[in-house]
Amino acid sequence: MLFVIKKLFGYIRPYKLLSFLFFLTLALDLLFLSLAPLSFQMIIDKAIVPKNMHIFTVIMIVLAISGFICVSAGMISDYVLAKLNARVQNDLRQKLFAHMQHLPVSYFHKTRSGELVSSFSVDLPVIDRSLAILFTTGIQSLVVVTISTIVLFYLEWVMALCILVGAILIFTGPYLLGRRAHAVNAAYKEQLAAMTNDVQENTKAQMVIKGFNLQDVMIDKFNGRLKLLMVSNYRKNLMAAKLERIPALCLLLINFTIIGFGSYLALTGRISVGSLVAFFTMYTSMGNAVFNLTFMLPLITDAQVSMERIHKVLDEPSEKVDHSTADPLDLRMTEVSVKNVTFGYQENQLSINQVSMQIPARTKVAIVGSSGSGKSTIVQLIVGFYEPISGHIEINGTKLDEYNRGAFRNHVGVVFQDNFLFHGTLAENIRLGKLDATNDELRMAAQQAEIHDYIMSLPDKYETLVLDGGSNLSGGQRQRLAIARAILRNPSLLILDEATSALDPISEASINKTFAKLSSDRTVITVTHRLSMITDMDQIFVLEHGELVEQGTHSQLLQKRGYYKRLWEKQSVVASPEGVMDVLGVDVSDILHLFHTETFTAGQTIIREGEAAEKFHILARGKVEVSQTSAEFEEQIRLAILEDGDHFGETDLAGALQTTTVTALTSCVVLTLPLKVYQYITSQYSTIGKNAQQLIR
Ligand SMILES: Nc1ncnc2c1ncn2[C@@H]1O[C@H](COP(=O)(O)OP(=O)(O)OP(=O)(O)O)[C@@H](O)[C@H]1O
Repeated sequence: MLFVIKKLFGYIRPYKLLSFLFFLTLALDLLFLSLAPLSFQMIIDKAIVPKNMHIFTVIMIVLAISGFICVSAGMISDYVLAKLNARVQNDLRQKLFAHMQHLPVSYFHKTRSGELVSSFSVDLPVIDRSLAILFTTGIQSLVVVTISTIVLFYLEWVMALCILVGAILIFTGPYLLGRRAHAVNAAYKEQLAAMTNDVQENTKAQMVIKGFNLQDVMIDKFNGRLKLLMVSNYRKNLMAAKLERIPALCLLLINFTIIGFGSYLALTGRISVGSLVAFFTMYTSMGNAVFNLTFMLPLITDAQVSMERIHKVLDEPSEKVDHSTADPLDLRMTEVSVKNVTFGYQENQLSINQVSMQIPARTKVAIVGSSGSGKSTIVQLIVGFYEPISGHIEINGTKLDEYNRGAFRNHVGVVFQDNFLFHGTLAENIRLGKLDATNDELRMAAQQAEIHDYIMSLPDKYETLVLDGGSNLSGGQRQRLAIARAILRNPSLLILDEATSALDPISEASINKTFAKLSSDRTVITVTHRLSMITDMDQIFVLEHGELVEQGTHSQLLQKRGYYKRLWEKQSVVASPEGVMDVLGVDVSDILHLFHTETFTAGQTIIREGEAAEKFHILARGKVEVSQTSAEFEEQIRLAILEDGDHFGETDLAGALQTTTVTALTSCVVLTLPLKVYQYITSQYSTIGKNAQQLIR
């Protein structure tokens, strides 16, 4: 009980004037309520028995004035308390929400979202109710009980002593039940939070549920949850009833004793009739007050559990690290060093093991590796979502934890695989990247992310409303919006974690061109599975089982003939032309045959660093029709390449062809060809030419 009262007073402390006004008006109100029963003694003993009309009139006038003051004070106290309570609720909501924003990502991974939602929807309203009731009925009852006890002792101390003993008995029962009541209440709230979470999860998972026809399974599962909730609800209600029933029984016993004993004292002439009536009236009002107090016991337990739950969240350490010793980040330069970093989400289970990476400013690097190898984890460590167990991350030579996280992240643009869109307009969602962006900046970012045309085709254009988490947009559109958001930010460190995974290969290659352009004056870290998109990276880091197994440029890695090369070969159709045929049923055998891919050893690439972006961005799609013989075709390509002597020598032909890749998807074929090869083909073969022109446009 003390815990609850202390907290409630703590909540109203910032509002000193309102609190003072409240307690003043409440005191006036209470004074009248507590002392009014005494007027019976006065009226009976001083007016009715001596038949004194004058005293009777005076008493009635005093009563009327006091009553008016009391009612007015009561009304003012209601108004002030309503205001106080609204402010306290607002403060707690603000504080809880603001604290949530600064909790580390790890907290949200270990806590079910329903827990937090129920803090707002269940626990805060309980505090609201407890403040409203404890500060009115609670204080009122307590004051009435205290004043009544004093007056009762003044009127007849023997009877008053009986009442006091009874009152102590009334509160003993609930006190003894206190711990059990607390546990039962906490268990109920946990179940309630779990149910909230289940409903939340269920609404998000409707597509999967309906797609897999899991409705009945979900209903059964939810019924299981409801059974647990029902049991704890029953226990909570039973406990609340016990907490109310035990004092009520005690009160009945005291009533019986007082009536009998009081009447006996009046009968034997030891007290006056007026005193007896005043005593009973006083006692009745005290009895009501005691009853009210006992009625409040379940509420106090409830409030204590809710307060503990809320303060448990508030006491969680926030991620903010603001040593402020580091110089502010240079907007245009971000160098990232991962130094011997080891990290695990759980103890004894490392996700990253002794990884070191040096990423100079204004370079573009890729992190690749099989699923679960730790790529996203490295990125999350770089943005400071988690702290390494050992080793550290440095930004421009200063340890990451010496920077203010917020200040650092202001210079970072991140695009994740799943990018959350908020309820609001498309413009609002993009603008989150830079809150003060102009409409022109917004449009340019959307254009670069290739979502502008789509947005303009919508009736409400940039004002189109994004529904729950972006459910009215396709995965690719959501990803483009997230890309626009990151581009708008103009960050010095751009992190792309499977940022284009939801796009078709044509769009992906096209957006990668945008990223390539953007990367000229910033550091770009790309996490991807699609190796064909990162051949021109300055550096590629290859992870496997949380360890850095290889690093280098695409060509260096191919020459190493290690893990990266195996990954490359698995993805590259050049290594397996038949694979494309099988998967697609698209006739690409002619062109693959013409390229004589089997004659070039893998790894004989001639991509020169820095030039790659210009030369290898050509795309063609669809069925390729080739009418020439292979010898003629190869000769034409040879000539075309020779013409561009600066870039390709004759001996490079093999490499040029080797770097030709075909990426297979279920619906199309994408060819990434050397520029001159492409130019030749497009001039000679209309089908490719037409498709490619469309794509480039
Ligand atoms: N929040 C988390 N809690 C516990 N373990 C995690 C968490 N996130 C990732 N892991 C584990 O850490 C390891 C590395 O995961 P990570 O997501 O970094 O891999 P990845 O290489 O990015 O995989 P993918 O390519 O499939 O996205 C995995 O074994 C994964 O199960």
